[in-house]
Amino acid sequence: MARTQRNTDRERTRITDDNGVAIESALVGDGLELSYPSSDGPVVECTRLDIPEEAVTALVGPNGSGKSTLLKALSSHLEPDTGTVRIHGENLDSFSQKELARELGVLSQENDSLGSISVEDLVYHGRYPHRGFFDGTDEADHRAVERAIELAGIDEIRDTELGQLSGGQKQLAWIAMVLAQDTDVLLLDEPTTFLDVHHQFRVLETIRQLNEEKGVTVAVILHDIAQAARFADYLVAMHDGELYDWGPPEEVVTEQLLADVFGIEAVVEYEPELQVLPKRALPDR
Ligand SMILES: Nc1ncnc2c1ncn2[C@@H]1O[C@H](COP(=O)(O)OP(=O)(O)OP(=O)(O)O)[C@@H](O)[C@H]1O
Repeated sequence: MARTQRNTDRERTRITDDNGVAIESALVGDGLELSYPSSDGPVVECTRLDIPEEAVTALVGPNGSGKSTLLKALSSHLEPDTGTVRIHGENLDSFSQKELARELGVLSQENDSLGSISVEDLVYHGRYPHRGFFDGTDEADHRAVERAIELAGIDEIRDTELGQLSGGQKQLAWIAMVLAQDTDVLLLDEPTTFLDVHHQFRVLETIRQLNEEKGVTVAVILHDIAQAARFADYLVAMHDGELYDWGPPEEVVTEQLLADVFGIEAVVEYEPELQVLPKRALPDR
C-alpha cells in the first residue's frame, strides 16, 4: 500500500472541543489490520481510529480505499487480523450479537432482501432482529416503527414487497429498518447512494436531527466530499487502505488532499461555507 499520510501524528492526537477539552470516542479502532479470505494480505491498515461520541463523522475516500472494510470491522461484521475495536470502552468481541444489535444500528451495502416481505415487515424486523417478526402488541415498539417509516418518508410504499421497489426505494426501506432499532450509534455505509437529491437531503437531515436531538453518534460513508465536508463534524479520509488524515473538515479538506487522495485539481473555498469546486481530473499517479 502506498504511504501517503499527510499527518500520521494526528492519528494519535485526541480530539478536543473549542475549549481544549477531550471529546470521548464512542468507537475506537486500535492497530487494525483487516483482510478478506481471498485478499492477498491486509486491505486496511489503520493504527488508530476514533469515532467521537455524539458527533457525526464522515468516512471519505476513493473507491476501494477501505471505507466499507473499516466500517465492517467497527460493526463486528469483519474480524480484524490484528488490533481491537472498542465500543464505549469495551472490546467489541465481548458483546453478544444480540447486545450489539441494541448498541449499533448498521446499514451495510450487503443487505439481503429477506425474500418477498413488505417494507413494513422489514422495518418491524429491524426493531426485532433477534426475535423474528413483530406481533403488533407493544405500543412503544409500534411507535418506533411508525416514526422510522415517517422519517424515511416511505409511508406510501409500506405495503409493497421489497422485490417490487426501485433501488432508491429499497435503500429508504433499509434506512427505515436501521432507524427503527433506535440505537445511539449509527454506522451507515453509503446511505445516500441510489437516492435522488430530495431524498439525499432528507436522509442527511434526519441523521443530523437524531444527532442533535438525541445525541446519536454517527459514522457515515459519503462519496461526495463537498457534501461530507458541509455535513459532518469530523472527516476520516482513507487512501489505499490507510488513514490519510482525520479531523474537522476545515483541517482535512485541502487542495493537497484532493490531489493526493482523489486525484483531482480543485479549488477549496471556506466562505460563506466550505465548497469544493472540481476543475479537472489529474492524470493517474
Ligand atoms: N469481499 C472481499 N474480498 C476480497 N477483497 C475485498 C472484498 N471486499 C473488498 N475488498 C478489497 O478491499 C479493498 C477495500 O475495499 P472497500 O470495499 O473497503 O473500499 P471502499 O472504500 O468502501 O470502496 P467503495 O467506495 O468503492 O465502496 C479493495 O481493494 C477491495 O478490492
